[in-house]
Amino acid sequence: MNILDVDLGNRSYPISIGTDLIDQPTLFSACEKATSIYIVTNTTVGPLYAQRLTKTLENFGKPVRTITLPDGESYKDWKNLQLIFDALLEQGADRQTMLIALGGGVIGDMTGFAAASFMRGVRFIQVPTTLLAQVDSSVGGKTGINHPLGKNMIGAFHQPVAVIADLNTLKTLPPRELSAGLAEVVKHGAIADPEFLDWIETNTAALLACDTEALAHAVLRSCEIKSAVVSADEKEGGVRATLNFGHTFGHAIEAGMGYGNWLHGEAVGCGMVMAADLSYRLQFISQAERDRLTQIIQAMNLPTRPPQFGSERYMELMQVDKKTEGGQIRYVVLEKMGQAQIKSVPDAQVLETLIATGAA
Ligand SMILES: NC(=O)c1ccc[n+]([C@@H]2O[C@H](COP(=O)([O-])OP(=O)(O)OC[C@H]3O[C@@H](n4cnc5c(N)ncnc54)[C@H](O)[C@@H]3O)[C@@H](O)[C@H]2O)c1
Ligand SMILES: O=C(O)C(=O)C[C@@H](O)[C@H](O)[C@H](O)COP(=O)(O)O
Ligand SMILES: [Zn+2]
Repeated sequence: MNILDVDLGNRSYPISIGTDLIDQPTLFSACEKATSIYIVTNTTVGPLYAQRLTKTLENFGKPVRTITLPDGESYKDWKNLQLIFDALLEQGADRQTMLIALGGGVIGDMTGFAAASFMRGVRFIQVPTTLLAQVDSSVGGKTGINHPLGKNMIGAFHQPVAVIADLNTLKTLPPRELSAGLAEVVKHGAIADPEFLDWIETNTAALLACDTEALAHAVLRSCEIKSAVVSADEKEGGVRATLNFGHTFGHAIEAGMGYGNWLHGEAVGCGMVMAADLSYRLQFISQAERDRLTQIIQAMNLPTRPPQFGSERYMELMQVDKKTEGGQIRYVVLEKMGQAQIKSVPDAQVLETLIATGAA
């Protein structure tokens, strides 16, 4: 097992990465002080893992209850967030209640937001069960829900007290979801670590075959990269925005296509192809580097051709991006492989990218 720390002063927390971790009560020791424990999960993950986790958590001698939400990105909304509050209030949860997010990024984001706002804040633990959640969404404290007009528009920064990534849970993950998670792994290499990108390229087959050793490295290195960025800039005043590489275009694809039609990782994969093209058009990276990144993404079985809903609609959807300032959309571009920066770009250059990639 590997343990690393997200260094945020008195809100620091450990990320544990290994196999069969959901059976180890010591990793959940933050529950000792809890008055009650609520596992928040969904109709797919609950039947697979909630019973095992409940048994582990019963060691703390507190009531352990489960809240089961419908499964899917289209349920990451107010109505389903309310279901969590309803259950907590009906069953007498209090300020010392511990929430446990058992699932992918949707469950993690919703549980985290519920924890941020229930009684003005309770503690929560992330137990990510998708690759995407293990390499990205469980770390860093971004929580929230979608709005019909934009992705993750309502939310809060609220850090978990622990992240417990059990690699064995990935064995039940559908291949399409594994590929979606690999998009965020590629992102970490592209923005922060060219050697890691080389490693990803060499180990594509092992990653796609769900090889535990390869996945362990991908999760560990991703968490190291993300936790260093989050520790430096928790609330995205600066460098944290580089973790949004591929997301300005990607979030537009998710919202434009209707939440859940393109998986987040698929939209980010395609969004990175578009952002790489923009970086090339701004003369930061070469055509060969752009094409290499596109090939790495394609090799992960991710889409590289954006949906065509017209450049006007893309621009409209990207206007509501959270990085937009004073009406200026800001993009994450690659200065070179392994290094990113945030940039306002003339619309004409963005349109060139939309046309070149086939989005317009
Ligand atoms: N907070 C952040 O920093 C952050 C970072 C990246 C993404 N996100 C958000 O995360 C979400 C995407 O997360 P995701 O890709 O995990 O999607 P998801 O949560 O929808 O999970 C994907 C699918 O896999 C199923 N699943 C989960 N674990 C499983 C398992 N072990 N075995 C079988 N099936 C399993 C889920 O039920 C779901 O159907 C998006 O809403 C995105 O905006 C947030
Ligand atoms: O943690 C971050 O910061 C990220 O940007 C990680 C992204 O992969 C993630 O999709 C995040 O939810 C996007 O944040 P948003 O602020 O653009 O909604
Ligand atoms: Zn993302």
